[in-house]
Formats: sequence, structure tokens, C-alpha cells
Amino acid sequence: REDGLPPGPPTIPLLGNLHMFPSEFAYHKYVSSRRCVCCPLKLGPGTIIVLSDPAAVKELLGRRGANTADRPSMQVEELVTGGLNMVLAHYGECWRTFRRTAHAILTPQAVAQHLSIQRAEATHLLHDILGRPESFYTHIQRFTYSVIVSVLYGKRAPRYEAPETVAFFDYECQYERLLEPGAAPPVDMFPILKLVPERWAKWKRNCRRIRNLQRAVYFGLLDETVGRMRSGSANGSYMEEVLERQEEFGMDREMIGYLGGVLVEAGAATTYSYLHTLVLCLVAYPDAQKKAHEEIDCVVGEHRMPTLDDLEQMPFIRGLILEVHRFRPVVPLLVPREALAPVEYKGYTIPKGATIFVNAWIFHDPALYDDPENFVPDRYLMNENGTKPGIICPDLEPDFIFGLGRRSCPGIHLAHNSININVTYLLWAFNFNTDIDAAGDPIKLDTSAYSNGVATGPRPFKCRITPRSAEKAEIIRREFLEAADTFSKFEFGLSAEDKEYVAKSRAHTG
Ligand code: HEM
Repeated sequence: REDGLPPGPPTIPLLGNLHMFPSEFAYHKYVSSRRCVCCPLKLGPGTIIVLSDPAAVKELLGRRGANTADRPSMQVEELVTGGLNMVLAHYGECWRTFRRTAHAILTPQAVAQHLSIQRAEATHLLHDILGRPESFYTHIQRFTYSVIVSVLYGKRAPRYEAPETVAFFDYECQYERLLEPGAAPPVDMFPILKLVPERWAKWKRNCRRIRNLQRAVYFGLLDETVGRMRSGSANGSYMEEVLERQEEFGMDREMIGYLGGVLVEAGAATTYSYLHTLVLCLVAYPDAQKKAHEEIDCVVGEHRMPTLDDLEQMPFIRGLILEVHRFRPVVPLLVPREALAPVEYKGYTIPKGATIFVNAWIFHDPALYDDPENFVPDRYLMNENGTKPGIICPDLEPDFIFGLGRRSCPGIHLAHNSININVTYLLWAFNFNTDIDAAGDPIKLDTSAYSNGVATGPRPFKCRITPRSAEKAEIIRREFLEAADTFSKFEFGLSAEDKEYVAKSRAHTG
């Protein structure tokens, strides 16, 4: 271990602490190291720092962010995207170009223009759940994908089963698995492993396969947009603007394809994982659901759907939104950083090249939160950060889970809007209950059954979702028909099956 680091766990030759680093859910383990400011580990020849102290995170990623804005090299990622994934790209000119260009659609002002799409798609989600509640899991996925492809490519996804939507979720699922710890040998720690020829390295063949699937989706969407522009039917989508101004932005076709595709991935997967967790918590914690229902009934009532302004008067539901983030953060170790230069902090020196993880599982630290393993939205009514009485932790802001500094999440405003709209719509519309098995017994949910990637979400689960009243069901049908006006701009180039599906769902509802 390098000089200047605080003491860490004892190492063994060659492997360092690799033998003791959990291959699953590493964030659970390091929550207890909060008081250690930064916990250093040796993984092979590399140094890993796990930050579990909010003040250290704010200082090192925020104020001193210029030296912690890189991402570690990931061979798997390199083989799949050629280094063109903005989320994982090294801190350099290419990343800057991506970030600058993405900024244009993700500012609070730009995001306000996408609200009508988000509302219409959230209404579609309610309608989908009304029709086939047992498929809520994929309905939610369709929602997040459709919002982001509408914004970026001006083309929506009216049903999950459409071949291009299925193609997206199919490769995305395989790609996530490929990035899970243990899916490939530790090539980044032991670079000699990179030399193993592809015919003996299954992981390399997987990278190539997923690269091809991913490129088919990314460039399929892009080519369709180009075709639409050429035929004079541009509809003002963001990618059209990027294509028109590509010289000014400094982007070539390859970069444009990856910019759009990566934004679709980053935007869809995180938001649907959050919404899946929301449903899981509502089912698993009926008392919290009951309080939320009482509040929304009081503010919104029976005869109209909620608006974003209603949230101002719903402190419990605002707390519930934060509690979902705290209880099961979507990106529990954020996205790893790499130190670009030695960084001094409180007498220690984090060496250049060290990988830095931020442990968002500090939201489960019993020193900070009462009863952290339970879902308790009320904690935010007593204190805006939800911490226990007497604990003031100004560095632990609720948006902590979106990262900090130069690499913080640029999609935060879009995400907040999707989350706020859906939480209020879903609570207003439905009751969420445990499902019953063949013997008539309630199926108990496991609130810890989560996937194990950079971003995590609940594994598919069953529950029973029913409309809260016949009047609400009727309002949903009516609003769904009215949303057709908003959708019409984005319903181009649909396959014959999609067109038929859209026509049927509207005729049936009407
Ligand atoms: C619940 C929703 C979301 C959560 C919890 C989330 C969380 C995060 C986190 C933790 C990071 C890494 C931050 C860091 O290193 O400091 C990140 C990066 C990123 N997110 Fe999000 N995100 C969400 C939604 C979105 C959406 C909707 C989009 C796009 C439309 C998006 C696009 C990105 C991109 C492009 C990056 C990489 C930024 C960079 O490296 O420069 N995210 N996100």
C-alpha cells in the first residue's frame, strides 16, 4: 500500500485485498467504514479508495473535482464501445464534447419542454397497467425507453413487444451482465490477460457480440432520423439538431451514434430501476402506501389527475420519493472515478491512478439514520435530510445519489420529472398489494433481491395492482385518448403491428 494512505485491511502478496473484496453487493460491506474517512484497499497492483464519509465525498469529488474526474480503464467497456461511452469515458476532449452536447437537452429549461411527453407517456403507463397489471414490470421499462427515444430521436415506443424495443432491452440486459463483477476475468487488474486470443476468451467473444447488438440499435435509431430529415419530415428532435450542427459540436457520425445510444441506456435503466423499487416498497410497506393515499386523496381528490404543482402540498409523498432513493439507491457505489493526480485530504494522499468509489450505502448507516433497514418516509418530515434527531449532516444532500462535481449525473432534472410524475400518478390511480399463490397464501416479497451491477434494480417480482375506483379508471382512459395528440408527433415509422396495436388500444378505450 502506498505511503500517505490511512491504514487498511492487511494484504497478501500479489492479490492485495482481492481475496476479501466481495464479488456481490460490495457496498453493504463498506458502510461501516464511514468513520475511516477513506478506506484504502489493494486489489492486485491497483489501489481502491472507498469513500463513505459525506464531507470527504463533497470535498474530493466536488471542490477538488478537477483531480478526481477521470474514470478507470475498463477493458470490457473498451471492447464493446471503443471508449465512446460517455458515462465511462476517460476525462478528455472526447468526453468534454459529449458532455457539452448532452447539456443542451438536459438543462432545467430544456427539460421543461419535455414535460408534455413525460406526462403523456406516464398516462400511457397507467393505461397499460389498467389493461395488463401483471406486466407492470415491462410497462415501466417501456415508459422510460419511450420518453428518452421521443426526446432524442422523435420516435416513441408504443408497446414493449415492438422488435426494436425488445432488441434494446435484450442487449441492455446482456451488457449489464457483462459489466457485473466476475463476468470477465480481472483484466483491468492484470493487463496480461488482455493478450489471451479471442478464441480462448469467451468474455471477448461476448464483448464482440454485444457490441454488434448495441450498434444495431444505436445506429438503427440514428439512420432512421437521418432518413426522416432527408425525406423532409423532421420533427424537431434533439438528434436532428445534433446532426444539423455536428461540425459546430465537433462530432462525427460515430460519436453522434454513441452519444444518443448511451443517453438512452443511462436514462432508461436508472429510471425504471427506481420505479420498480417504488412498486416493491409500496407493496412491502402497506402503512406507507396508506399514508401516501390519504395525502393524495386530500390534495388531489377523485375527479382529476395530479399535477407536478400538487407535490408542493404533499410533504409525505415528497419524503417517500426521497426514501426510495435512500432505501435502495439505483447506483449504490456511484460510477467509479480515477484520481488524475495525487490528492491530499486530511493529512492523507490518495495516489494518482487510484480508483475511487463513493459508497451511497451510507444511507444505511445506523449512526446517521434511525431504523435504516426499514422503509420509513416519515423520517423526511422530521428533518429534510432524513437523519436521526440531533444528527446534522449538511453534506449529505438528497441529490447525493446522482453524484457530484464534473461527472455528476446530467440527466438529474429529466429523472426528477419522470419520478415525480409517475409517483403521483401511480399513487393516485392504484392500490398495490401482495399477490396470492396457488394455495391462496400471500407471496412474500424479498426487498433485497436485487441485480448486481453498477446500476441495480429489483429482480422481477409479482404483485397485485388494482384501480382505486371506477371513476379513476375512467379518467385514465379519457386522458389516454387525449394524449394521442401529444403522441401523434412521435408516431412515425411504426411497424404494421405497432400501428394496429395503437389503433386497437385507442378504439377499445374510446
Ligand atoms: C434515477 C435516475 C438516475 C440516477 C439515480 C442516476 C445516477 C447517476 C450517477 C450516480 C452517475 C455518476 C455520477 C458521478 O460519477 O458523480 C450518473 C452519471 C450519468 N448519468 Fe445518470 N442517473 C439517473 C438518470 C439519468 C438520466 C435520465 C440520464 C439521461 C437522460 C442520465 C445520464 C447520465 C450520464 C450521461 C452520466 C455520465 C456523466 C459523466 O460521466 O459525465 N442519468 N448518473
